[in-house]
Amino acid sequence: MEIPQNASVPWHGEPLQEGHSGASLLLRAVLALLVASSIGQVVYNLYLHPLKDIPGPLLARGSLLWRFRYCMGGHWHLHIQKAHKRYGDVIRVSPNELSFASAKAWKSVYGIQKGAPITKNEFWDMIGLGFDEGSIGSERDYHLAAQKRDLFADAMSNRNVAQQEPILQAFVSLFLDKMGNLGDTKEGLDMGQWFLYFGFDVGTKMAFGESFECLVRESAHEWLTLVLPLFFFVNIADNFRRIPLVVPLLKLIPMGWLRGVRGKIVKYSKDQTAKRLLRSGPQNDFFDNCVDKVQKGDVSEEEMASHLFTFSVAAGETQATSMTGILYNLLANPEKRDELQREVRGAYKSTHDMDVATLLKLPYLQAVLKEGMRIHPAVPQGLPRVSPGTMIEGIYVPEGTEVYVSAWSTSHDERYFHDPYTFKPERWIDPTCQDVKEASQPFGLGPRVCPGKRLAFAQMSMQLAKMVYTYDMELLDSSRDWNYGCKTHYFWWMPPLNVRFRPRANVGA
Ligand code: HEM
Repeated sequence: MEIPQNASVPWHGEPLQEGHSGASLLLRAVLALLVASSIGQVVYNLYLHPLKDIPGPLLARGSLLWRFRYCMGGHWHLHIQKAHKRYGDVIRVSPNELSFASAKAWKSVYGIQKGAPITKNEFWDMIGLGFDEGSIGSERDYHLAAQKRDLFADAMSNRNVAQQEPILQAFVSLFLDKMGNLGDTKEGLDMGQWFLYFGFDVGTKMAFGESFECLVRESAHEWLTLVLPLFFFVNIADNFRRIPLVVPLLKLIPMGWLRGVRGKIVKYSKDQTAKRLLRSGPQNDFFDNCVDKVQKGDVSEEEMASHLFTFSVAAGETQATSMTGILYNLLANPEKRDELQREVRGAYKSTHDMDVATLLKLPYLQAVLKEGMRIHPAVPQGLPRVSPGTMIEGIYVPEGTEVYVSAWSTSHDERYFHDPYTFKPERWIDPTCQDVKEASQPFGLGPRVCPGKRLAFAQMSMQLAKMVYTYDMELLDSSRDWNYGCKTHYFWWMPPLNVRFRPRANVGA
């Protein structure tokens, strides 16, 4: 068909072209404005910003691009470490964000401050998953956080850790049975998974009295499949929250999957809260005191659900990833494994003789745990805080600046640890060793230090000692390069760690 010369073709006619050019003029104007303001922002960040004199990669000082480029690849901790090596102990990671990498900075950033405190920042709202009340982990207000920690002080005490020992013993026995029954094969067992099962089973049982039962079912509880991937999105959101214009836009994007996951997690936490509230009287779990306060009306149910969510994550994940890193390093260094075997097998006649009190006194066992967590800290990037406008490490850090210590950088720094990439438990017990041990802080430090630290040492000591006592463990070839495959998106994303378990020939129990 022939189109007449002056017919109006919708995509080619005069009237539409006029409209199009009007719109395109507007678009161009908006684009020009955006470009001009971005350039203006970059110039400001580089030459006028209060942090302009702090070194760092050019892209990081001027924009968010350095952060965006490297943060999502899984090796963020290594990029930050490299930048520290090049630019020094304090670097600008993005225009309004400082990373510190000296041993002393741990106290300066996280310790008790004289003036206005350095508190948790907005990042922790995401970790709190949008409950209406902040939890022991997500509360940002300094004084409220202290009150919320007090609710669980008794549960986290030495006395309560000792009271929970029978629960721990029962779960370790079940775990060992599984290793024995399933682990003596060519493929062995993926210990990253099994430590997660153990960590979450024992964590949930101790926290609110109901175990996930992953060990019994030999598979993950739905919670794990929902919560752990969520932290990948937290990592993405942590980038985008820095662009004020994008935040309201993001809320418009229909993210059904994400909302569904969040909804399920919140519902689970609330259901467990309701169930736990029905069990009144001492239950010997973390929530005895909190339940009492809810019943007296001092604490809301929403707050209790928010605590319950935090404990469900905090008590399992960090413990599991720490144990995976510890076991890898131990088995990749057979002479260290043998040394630990000698200590543990020499100290007890049977696994039934082992208790937390004596295990905590075995020097080599404790050194193995500390060295494993130095090389493979559960949270390798910084634990973010916000400056109230204060001096940190001799620098005035303006109010609103994000600050943290990069854990990986300090615990792998040659100035603090000789041979930092070598697994040497001896450095923790040798009185002549000059290493600066305070540079490794896998549990954090100060008022927000991990309250589960004692419990974590108790659990890891019992679990590792009984494994070493009962089995001859072998790292399978497929897992030799495990270290290089580990990535971080706030928490670790680890490749399989396949280990074969053979019963020790002359086991005594
Ligand atoms: C090896 C095991 C563990 C490691 C490496 C670890 C590490 C950490 C780290 C690095 C923090 C953040 C501290 C901060 O922001 O300054 C933390 C917080 C926390 N951990 Fe642990 N943790 C472990 C086990 C546990 C256990 C077993 C529990 C529960 C009993 C627990 C409960 C918590 C809670 C509730 C918080 C939040 C504290 C607050 O914000 O005030 N953790 N942990």
